Amino acid sequence: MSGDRLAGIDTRLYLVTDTAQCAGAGRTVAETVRAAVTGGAGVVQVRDKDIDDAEFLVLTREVITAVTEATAGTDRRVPVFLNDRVAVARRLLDEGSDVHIHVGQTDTPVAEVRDLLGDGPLVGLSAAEPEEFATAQETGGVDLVGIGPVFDTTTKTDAPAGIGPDRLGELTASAGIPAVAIGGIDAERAHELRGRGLVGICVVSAICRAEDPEQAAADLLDAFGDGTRKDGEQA
Ligand SMILES: Cc1ncc(COP(=O)(O)OP(=O)(O)O)c(N)n1
Ligand SMILES: Cc1ncsc1CCOP(=O)(O)O
Ligand SMILES: [Mg+2]
Repeated sequence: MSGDRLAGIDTRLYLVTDTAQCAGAGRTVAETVRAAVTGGAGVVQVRDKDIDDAEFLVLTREVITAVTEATAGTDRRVPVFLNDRVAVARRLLDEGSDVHIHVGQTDTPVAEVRDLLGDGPLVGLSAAEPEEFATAQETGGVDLVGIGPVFDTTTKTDAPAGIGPDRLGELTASAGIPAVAIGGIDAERAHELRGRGLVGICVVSAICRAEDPEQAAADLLDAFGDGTRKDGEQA
Protein backbone atom coordinates (compact mmCIF):
# COMPACT_ATOMS: atom_id res chain seq x y z
CA MET A 1 0.00 0.00 0.00
CA SER A 2 1.39 3.39 -0.90
CA GLY A 3 0.48 7.00 -1.50
CA ASP A 4 -1.85 9.17 0.50
CA ARG A 5 -4.81 6.89 0.92
CA LEU A 6 -6.84 9.64 2.62
CA ALA A 7 -6.35 12.04 -0.29
CA GLY A 8 -9.50 13.92 -1.20
CA ILE A 9 -11.27 13.03 2.05
CA ASP A 10 -12.17 15.78 4.50
CA THR A 11 -11.43 13.96 7.74
CA ARG A 12 -12.06 16.95 10.04
CA LEU A 13 -15.50 15.74 11.13
CA TYR A 14 -16.23 12.02 11.37
CA LEU A 15 -19.74 10.87 12.30
CA VAL A 16 -20.33 7.48 13.95
CA THR A 17 -24.00 6.53 13.89
CA ASP A 18 -26.13 5.33 16.79
CA THR A 19 -29.53 4.02 15.73
CA ALA A 20 -31.21 4.43 19.13
CA GLN A 21 -29.95 8.01 19.56
CA CYS A 22 -31.21 8.95 16.08
CA ALA A 23 -34.59 7.34 16.83
CA GLY A 24 -34.75 9.21 20.14
CA ALA A 25 -34.31 12.44 18.21
CA GLY A 26 -37.15 11.41 15.88
CA ARG A 27 -35.09 10.50 12.82
CA THR A 28 -33.70 7.50 10.99
CA VAL A 29 -29.98 6.93 10.77
CA ALA A 30 -30.11 7.70 7.04
CA GLU A 31 -31.88 11.02 7.63
CA THR A 32 -29.31 11.92 10.25
CA VAL A 33 -26.42 11.01 7.96
CA ARG A 34 -27.87 12.96 5.02
CA ALA A 35 -28.21 16.09 7.18
CA ALA A 36 -24.80 15.72 8.85
CA VAL A 37 -22.98 15.20 5.54
CA THR A 38 -24.82 18.21 4.11
CA GLY A 39 -23.60 20.14 7.16
CA GLY A 40 -20.02 19.10 6.49
CA ALA A 41 -19.31 15.67 8.01
CA GLY A 42 -16.67 14.15 5.75
CA VAL A 43 -16.49 10.57 7.07
CA VAL A 44 -19.29 8.28 8.28
CA GLN A 45 -19.13 5.06 10.28
CA VAL A 46 -22.15 2.77 10.68
CA ARG A 47 -22.20 1.46 14.25
CA ASP A 48 -25.04 -0.60 15.75
CA LYS A 49 -24.41 -3.28 18.35
CA ASP A 50 -28.05 -4.38 18.61
CA ILE A 51 -28.84 -5.77 15.16
CA ASP A 52 -27.75 -8.84 13.22
CA ASP A 53 -25.66 -8.84 10.04
CA ALA A 54 -28.70 -8.95 7.72
CA GLU A 55 -30.17 -5.84 9.36
CA PHE A 56 -26.75 -4.19 9.42
CA LEU A 57 -26.46 -4.79 5.67
CA VAL A 58 -29.77 -3.02 5.07
CA LEU A 59 -28.80 -0.15 7.40
CA THR A 60 -25.46 0.31 5.65
CA ARG A 61 -27.07 0.35 2.21
CA GLU A 62 -29.39 3.12 3.48
CA VAL A 63 -26.40 5.08 4.77
CA ILE A 64 -24.55 4.69 1.45
CA THR A 65 -27.62 6.06 -0.35
CA ALA A 66 -27.86 8.97 2.10
CA VAL A 67 -24.20 9.87 1.55
CA THR A 68 -24.62 9.61 -2.23
CA GLU A 69 -27.64 11.95 -2.08
CA ALA A 70 -25.92 14.45 0.20
CA THR A 71 -22.81 14.65 -1.99
CA ALA A 72 -24.54 14.57 -5.39
CA GLY A 73 -23.29 17.30 -7.70
CA THR A 74 -20.15 17.90 -5.61
CA ASP A 75 -16.66 16.43 -5.82
CA ARG A 76 -16.73 15.40 -2.17
CA ARG A 77 -15.51 11.89 -1.35
CA VAL A 78 -17.21 10.81 1.90
CA PRO A 79 -16.18 7.25 2.85
CA VAL A 80 -18.58 4.94 4.68
CA PHE A 81 -16.92 2.76 7.33
CA LEU A 82 -18.51 -0.27 8.93
CA ASN A 83 -17.92 -0.81 12.63
CA ASP A 84 -16.35 -4.29 12.61
CA ARG A 85 -18.77 -6.59 10.58
CA VAL A 86 -16.09 -7.76 8.17
CA ALA A 87 -18.45 -10.27 6.52
CA VAL A 88 -20.97 -7.52 5.75
CA ALA A 89 -18.17 -5.37 4.33
CA ARG A 90 -17.06 -8.29 2.11
CA ARG A 91 -20.62 -8.69 0.82
CA LEU A 92 -20.94 -4.96 0.05
CA LEU A 93 -17.57 -4.89 -1.71
CA ASP A 94 -18.67 -7.86 -3.81
CA GLU A 95 -21.78 -5.87 -4.76
CA GLY A 96 -19.52 -3.06 -5.96
CA SER A 97 -20.08 -0.72 -3.01
CA ASP A 98 -17.22 1.44 -1.80
CA VAL A 99 -17.00 0.60 1.91
CA HIS A 100 -14.32 0.67 4.57
CA ILE A 101 -13.91 -0.79 8.03
CA HIS A 102 -13.12 0.26 11.58
CA VAL A 103 -11.95 -2.32 14.10
CA GLY A 104 -11.01 -2.14 17.76
CA GLN A 105 -8.20 -3.86 19.63
CA THR A 106 -10.40 -6.85 20.48
CA ASP A 107 -12.16 -7.09 17.09
CA THR A 108 -10.99 -8.86 13.95
CA PRO A 109 -7.21 -8.30 13.72
CA VAL A 110 -6.06 -5.91 11.00
CA ALA A 111 -4.04 -8.61 9.18
CA GLU A 112 -7.15 -10.77 8.99
CA VAL A 113 -9.23 -7.81 7.79
CA ARG A 114 -6.72 -7.24 5.00
CA ASP A 115 -6.76 -10.95 4.08
CA LEU A 116 -10.56 -10.84 3.83
CA LEU A 117 -11.04 -7.43 2.22
CA GLY A 118 -7.81 -6.82 0.31
CA ASP A 119 -5.88 -3.59 -0.02
CA GLY A 120 -8.71 -1.42 -1.40
CA PRO A 121 -10.73 -0.45 1.66
CA LEU A 122 -9.49 1.99 4.23
CA VAL A 123 -8.94 0.41 7.63
CA GLY A 124 -9.42 2.33 10.87
CA LEU A 125 -8.15 1.01 14.21
CA SER A 126 -8.91 2.10 17.77
CA ALA A 127 -5.78 2.70 19.83
CA ALA A 128 -5.03 4.40 23.11
CA GLU A 129 -1.64 2.99 24.19
CA PRO A 130 1.84 3.59 22.72
CA GLU A 131 2.30 -0.19 22.26
CA GLU A 132 -0.86 -0.32 20.17
CA PHE A 133 0.49 2.32 17.78
CA ALA A 134 3.83 0.51 17.59
CA THR A 135 2.07 -2.74 16.71
CA ALA A 136 -0.09 -1.00 14.11
CA GLN A 137 3.01 0.51 12.50
CA GLU A 138 4.80 -2.85 12.45
CA THR A 139 1.83 -4.78 11.09
CA GLY A 140 0.91 -2.07 8.58
CA GLY A 141 -2.42 -1.85 6.82
CA VAL A 142 -3.94 0.81 9.09
CA ASP A 143 -4.98 4.07 7.43
CA LEU A 144 -6.47 5.92 10.38
CA VAL A 145 -6.44 5.51 14.16
CA GLY A 146 -9.27 6.50 16.49
CA ILE A 147 -7.90 7.60 19.86
CA GLY A 148 -10.14 7.83 22.87
CA PRO A 149 -12.21 8.32 24.73
CA VAL A 150 -10.73 11.80 25.03
CA PHE A 151 -13.57 12.94 27.30
CA ASP A 152 -15.98 10.82 29.35
CA THR A 153 -18.72 9.34 27.20
CA THR A 154 -22.06 7.70 27.92
CA THR A 155 -22.54 6.44 24.36
CA LYS A 156 -20.06 3.57 24.63
CA THR A 157 -21.05 1.84 27.83
CA ASP A 158 -17.81 -0.15 28.19
CA ALA A 159 -15.51 2.83 27.58
CA PRO A 160 -12.97 3.85 30.23
CA ALA A 161 -12.74 7.43 31.55
CA GLY A 162 -11.57 10.13 29.16
CA ILE A 163 -7.81 10.56 28.80
CA GLY A 164 -8.00 14.34 28.32
CA PRO A 165 -6.68 16.56 25.52
CA ASP A 166 -3.07 16.71 26.78
CA ARG A 167 -2.60 12.94 26.86
CA LEU A 168 -4.40 12.73 23.54
CA GLY A 169 -1.88 15.17 22.05
CA GLU A 170 1.03 13.05 23.33
CA LEU A 171 -0.47 9.91 21.81
CA THR A 172 -1.22 11.59 18.50
CA ALA A 173 2.37 12.81 18.26
CA SER A 174 3.67 9.27 18.65
CA ALA A 175 1.01 7.50 16.59
CA GLY A 176 2.76 7.76 13.22
CA ILE A 177 -0.62 7.21 11.55
CA PRO A 178 -3.29 9.89 10.87
CA ALA A 179 -5.47 10.16 13.98
CA VAL A 180 -8.96 11.24 14.97
CA ALA A 181 -10.12 11.76 18.54
CA ILE A 182 -13.36 10.23 19.83
CA GLY A 183 -15.42 10.32 23.02
CA GLY A 184 -17.50 13.04 24.63
CA ILE A 185 -16.70 15.63 21.96
CA ASP A 186 -19.25 18.38 21.37
CA ALA A 187 -19.19 21.85 19.84
CA GLU A 188 -18.32 23.41 23.22
CA ARG A 189 -15.23 21.26 23.75
CA ALA A 190 -14.03 20.71 20.19
CA HIS A 191 -11.75 23.76 20.36
CA GLU A 192 -9.75 22.01 23.13
CA LEU A 193 -8.67 19.48 20.51
CA ARG A 194 -7.08 22.03 18.20
CA GLY A 195 -3.31 21.87 18.03
CA ARG A 196 -3.20 18.19 19.05
CA GLY A 197 -1.97 16.84 15.72
CA LEU A 198 -5.34 15.37 14.79
CA VAL A 199 -6.75 15.05 11.28
CA GLY A 200 -10.24 15.18 12.74
CA ILE A 201 -12.77 14.76 15.52
CA CYS A 202 -15.22 11.93 15.72
CA VAL A 203 -18.67 12.23 17.31
CA VAL A 204 -21.75 10.17 17.99
CA SER A 205 -24.20 11.94 20.31
CA ALA A 206 -23.25 15.50 19.35
CA ILE A 207 -24.89 14.79 15.99
CA CYS A 208 -27.17 11.78 16.54
CA ARG A 209 -28.94 13.40 19.51
CA ALA A 210 -28.96 16.91 18.02
CA GLU A 211 -32.21 18.64 17.20
CA ASP A 212 -30.68 19.83 13.93
CA PRO A 213 -27.87 17.47 12.80
CA GLU A 214 -26.92 19.66 9.83
CA GLN A 215 -26.38 22.66 12.11
CA ALA A 216 -24.63 20.47 14.69
CA ALA A 217 -22.14 19.31 12.07
CA ALA A 218 -21.52 22.89 10.95
CA ASP A 219 -21.00 24.01 14.59
CA LEU A 220 -18.54 21.18 15.29
CA LEU A 221 -16.55 22.03 12.17
CA ASP A 222 -16.53 25.67 13.11
CA ALA A 223 -15.17 24.83 16.58
CA PHE A 224 -12.48 22.43 15.35
CA GLY A 225 -11.56 24.46 12.27
CA ASP A 226 -8.65 22.93 10.42
CA GLY A 227 -7.41 21.39 13.66
CA THR A 228 -4.69 23.94 14.23
CA ARG A 229 -4.69 26.31 17.18
CA LYS A 230 -6.22 29.72 16.62
CA ASP A 231 -3.84 32.70 16.86
CA GLY A 232 -3.15 33.36 20.54
CA GLU A 233 -5.09 30.31 21.72
CA GLN A 234 -3.37 28.38 24.53
CA ALA A 235 -3.35 24.59 24.83
C1 LIG B 1 -13.08 6.30 14.77
C2 LIG B 1 -13.35 5.35 15.87
N1 LIG B 1 -12.47 5.25 16.87
C3 LIG B 1 -12.68 4.38 17.88
C4 LIG B 1 -13.81 3.58 17.88
C5 LIG B 1 -14.05 2.55 18.96
O1 LIG B 1 -13.94 1.26 18.39
P1 LIG B 1 -13.93 -0.03 19.35
O2 LIG B 1 -12.83 0.16 20.33
O3 LIG B 1 -13.88 -1.24 18.50
O4 LIG B 1 -15.31 0.06 20.09
P2 LIG B 1 -16.76 -0.09 19.44
O5 LIG B 1 -17.03 1.14 18.64
O6 LIG B 1 -16.74 -1.30 18.57
O7 LIG B 1 -17.67 -0.22 20.61
C6 LIG B 1 -14.70 3.71 16.81
N2 LIG B 1 -15.81 2.96 16.73
N3 LIG B 1 -14.45 4.59 15.82
C1 LIG C 1 -17.50 4.48 19.84
C2 LIG C 1 -16.66 5.14 20.86
N1 LIG C 1 -15.37 4.75 21.04
C3 LIG C 1 -14.74 5.42 22.01
S1 LIG C 1 -15.76 6.57 22.73
C4 LIG C 1 -17.06 6.13 21.69
C5 LIG C 1 -18.39 6.76 21.75
C6 LIG C 1 -18.35 8.24 21.47
O1 LIG C 1 -19.65 8.73 21.53
P1 LIG C 1 -19.95 10.25 21.93
O2 LIG C 1 -19.41 11.10 20.83
O3 LIG C 1 -21.44 10.32 22.02
O4 LIG C 1 -19.29 10.48 23.27
MG1 LIG D 1 -15.27 -2.52 17.83
